[in-house]
Amino acid sequence: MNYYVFPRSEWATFHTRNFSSVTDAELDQLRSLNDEVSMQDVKDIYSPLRHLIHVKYRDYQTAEFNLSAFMGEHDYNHPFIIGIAGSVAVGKSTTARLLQLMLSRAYPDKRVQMITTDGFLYPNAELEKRGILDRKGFPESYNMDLLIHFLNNVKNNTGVVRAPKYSHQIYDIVPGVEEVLDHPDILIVEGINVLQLPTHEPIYVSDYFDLSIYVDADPELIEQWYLERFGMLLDTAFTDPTNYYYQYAIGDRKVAFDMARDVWDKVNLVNLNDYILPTKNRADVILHKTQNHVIDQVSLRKF
Ligand SMILES: Nc1ncnc2c1ncn2[C@@H]1O[C@H](COP(=O)(O)OP(=O)(O)O)[C@@H](O)[C@H]1O
Ligand SMILES: CC(C)(COP(=O)(O)O)[C@@H](O)C(=O)NCCC(=O)O
Repeated sequence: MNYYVFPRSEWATFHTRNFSSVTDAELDQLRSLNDEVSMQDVKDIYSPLRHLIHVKYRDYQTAEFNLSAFMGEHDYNHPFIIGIAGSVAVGKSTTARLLQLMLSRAYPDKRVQMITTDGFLYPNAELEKRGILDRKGFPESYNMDLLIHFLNNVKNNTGVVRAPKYSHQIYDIVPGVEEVLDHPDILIVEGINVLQLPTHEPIYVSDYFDLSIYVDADPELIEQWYLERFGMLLDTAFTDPTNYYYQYAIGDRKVAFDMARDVWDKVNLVNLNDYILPTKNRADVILHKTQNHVIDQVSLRKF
């Protein structure tokens, strides 16, 4: 009820009016840096989305300036934060990387950085201690308090901010490695939990967002993408005994895929239905994907 819903053909016309389209040279560069995404999607979907972000970013800067003037202060430089939510394996990080690239191109003098909330998962040892190793990705598997404090520090622009780093290869937090954010002007925060309501904390993660995007698709398609990504993980894992999937990679492929299907059914699909999908209608923009990740519809929140 509270969304404008645009078919792809209509959404695709929205950038041409007052913002230049991506050039062929720019497309070539994007293609080499993010070859998963179809260039037709860049033209039809992501260009208008970049334009929308431009409009929102401009409004945000004006509002920040006006509020500072009201308080008689000069410090109005807080980063603009974009949240990207959706299922495991729906393509959040691919979308986030593409937007980071496009926004860096649009604003060469701005720092556009990106972070994934995977880094705020408790390490496996802690999940095991809590008896929730099979609940990785569910709300209780994240250190939400740390995530909120992290966002608060970034938003207040207090200095260099650090976050733990997660690796799909070792299936755990990487010991001793940190993500470093250094005064971003625009920050993209990507993760399955970014639009969830808190269980204990008085503040939502989304309180820090100036724009939120939900990547949506039929769960059967997402399962297919999850299994394709799993196949790619296996292909790289068999040369690396430290890889979490090494034993699966050197073993029978059917056994490995049966295991992955089981994890999808019992963990990621349950998480999608119970905790991720219910957050869809809190997003400002919903990108709906069909076969081969093609976006067929974009919804824009009215109010
Ligand atoms: N636009 C796209 N076109 C083609 N493949 C994509 C696209 N977006 C994501 N993928 C593929 O789908 C899988 C899941 O994407 P990923 O970005 O890792 O998802 P998430 O961050 O939501 O878990 C990956 O194998 C990725 O290469
Ligand atoms: C680390 C994750 C919770 C987050 O997923 P992402 O959005 O990065 O794909 C997920 O990839 C995961 O590990 N889920 C637990 C079940 C599993 O797929 O092994």
